[in-house]
Amino acid sequence: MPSPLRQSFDYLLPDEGIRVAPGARVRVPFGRRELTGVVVAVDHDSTVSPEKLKPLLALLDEEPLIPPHLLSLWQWAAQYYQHPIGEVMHTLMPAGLRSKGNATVKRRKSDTILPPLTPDQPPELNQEQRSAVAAIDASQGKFTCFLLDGVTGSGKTEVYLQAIGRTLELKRQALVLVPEISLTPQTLARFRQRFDVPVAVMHSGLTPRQRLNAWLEAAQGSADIIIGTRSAIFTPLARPGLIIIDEEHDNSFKQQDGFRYSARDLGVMRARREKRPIILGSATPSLESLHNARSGRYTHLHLTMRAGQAQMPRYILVDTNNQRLADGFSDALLDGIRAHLQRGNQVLIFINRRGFAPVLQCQDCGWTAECRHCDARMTLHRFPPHLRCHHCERRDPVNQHCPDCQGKNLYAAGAGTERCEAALQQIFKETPVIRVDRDATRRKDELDNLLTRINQGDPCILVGTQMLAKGHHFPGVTLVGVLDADSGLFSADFRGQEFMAQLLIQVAGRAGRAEQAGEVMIQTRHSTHQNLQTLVTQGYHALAEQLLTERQSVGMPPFGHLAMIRAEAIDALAPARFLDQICQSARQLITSNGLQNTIEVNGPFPAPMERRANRFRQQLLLRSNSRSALQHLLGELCISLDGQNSGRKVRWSIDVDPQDMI
Ligand SMILES: Nc1ncnc2c1ncn2[C@@H]1O[C@H](COP(=O)(O)OP(=O)(O)OP(=O)(O)O)[C@@H](O)[C@H]1O
Ligand SMILES: [Zn+2]
Repeated sequence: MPSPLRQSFDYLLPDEGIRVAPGARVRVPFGRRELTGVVVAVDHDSTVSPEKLKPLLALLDEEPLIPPHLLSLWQWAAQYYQHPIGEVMHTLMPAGLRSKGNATVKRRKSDTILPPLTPDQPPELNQEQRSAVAAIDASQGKFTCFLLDGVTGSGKTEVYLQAIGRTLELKRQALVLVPEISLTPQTLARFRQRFDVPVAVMHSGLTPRQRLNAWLEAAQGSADIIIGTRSAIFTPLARPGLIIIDEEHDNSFKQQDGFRYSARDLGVMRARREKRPIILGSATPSLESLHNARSGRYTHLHLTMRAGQAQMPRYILVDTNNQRLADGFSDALLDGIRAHLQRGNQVLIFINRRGFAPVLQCQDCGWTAECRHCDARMTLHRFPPHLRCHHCERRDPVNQHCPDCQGKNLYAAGAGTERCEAALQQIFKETPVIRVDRDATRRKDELDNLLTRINQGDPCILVGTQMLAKGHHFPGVTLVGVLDADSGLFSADFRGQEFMAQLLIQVAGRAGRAEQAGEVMIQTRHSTHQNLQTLVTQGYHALAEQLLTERQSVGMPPFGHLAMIRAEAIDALAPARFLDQICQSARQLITSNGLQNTIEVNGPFPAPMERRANRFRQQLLLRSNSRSALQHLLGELCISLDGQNSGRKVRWSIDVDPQDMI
């Protein structure tokens, strides 16, 4: 039932003769209302006394709408992520099926199923690709989790395609998950060009009707390939065959609010239940997946060379200490850009900050423009001029003078994408500068238009955020410039170093993907930083090994397991008060279960950004080397959390296996 309670509800079958299958929808009385629910089990016993049980009103599906494997996955996920099962089902079910809607596909003009394109010719695989495909082929029809660990541009997609080819021959379906920002027509085209089969697409931008159609096409088997973002992992498949999670390290596979599941982890769980292979692919695998591969739980497949004639790029660290930078650019980087453009190539400048400048400051008294609702600075934007908070989206007009000292010397400090774009256009007047960030791609087709323009191949400079850094294949780009690697080096998050390394390698991986060799210039004030050195001289895996050793010594994931309880309220003191109570309950439960040496409780402490969107935020961190002990505790804790009355003023949530600690 769509209810926040962590339970299922019992109803009587209207008459003994009716067969009701788990996974079917039913109409039931609920309080004074009538609601749609999903049958999770049919049983002869109930803890509710017979005279209190109410009968079902109607059976909506003859056949289960949710196949048994998937239903049990949904239930498992609700329990593991400590989210009420009814809300989980409500979230996962297409809107059209949440009430009485019929489970039939209705076609409209803008449909989600895409007709095949003119087929392309598959390239001949290299030796490493061939053995990867052969290993996956040998596992068709049974569960194996493959970690396809292939350097950028090594042709992982080609391995996916050939593995899918075999799945289709076996008349089974393939489910492909990609990170949110990579679900572009370019990505889709690669799948549609290869196979003459219907492809269904699932992402958050669909209308409810499109979503329902895609869901049913997958469920009924009329789509052979389903490509989607995170939530597509819950789509029923009539003939499950293969699951692929591309860029498995990507953060967008973890839902960050509400039902906080990891689509990657559930993908592995699902493949196991359905007895089918799953491929996790990445050039920069998460430490979790590397650990699983090292310990033999996953089969490790390696692609160590770039596909075709392409070579790995060369790294150059540009130390910007004691250098004067012009709008963020060193002379060395500008010379590099000039040289690559002169050879007729394209250049990509990566800067992970939107807007014109991150700080508007008064030169006289040091005042800076801050958000009234967050512990954060306002970002200066130029087009049109305004100040914007990137945490709560608040907008203010740009101050003409300092509100503190009335001084007129306000200046923009630091650089964002808009400033880089303007500066580069000023210096390289003849060359188009193309900015790709969330502001430049607000309209649906804008990103696709920009990508198409870039791939026409004329010399140009791309300036972009991580939107440009991942997954794209830009054959014309030979130089990647990273404007500032330092913010990632000193993050408060325990995963900060891992994220920094993944992002740098991914963005670097856009250089030199065709015949011409690539270069990567990284500006930093810390060129001797040990992790940065390891990364550029020995590569991602060497750094990952070091980070794993560090994680092991402090019992952090993937060796220890975490759960974060977050609380926020308008009242500054309420969240800590609330979490103090939770902390006490947790300690009592730990003692009564004899888990004193198994589970640690840390906090409550303020979130790294304590105030956001006018709410104060605190967090409590639970850590254990035993996943099952932690699970057990969380289950019991939830019951007491549900009963806390200060919970009404305070919004709280549990995040199992949190990805970021912010
Ligand atoms: N065996 C091959 N021979 C020639 N070209 C190939 C081969 N395999 C793949 N390619 C080509 O190499 C390019 C890079 O491949 P692809 O995009 O699949 O790499 P990737 O490993 O997915 O990269 P990334 O992780 O950086 O996104 C593509 O243009 C692809 O068509
Ligand atoms: Zn704000």
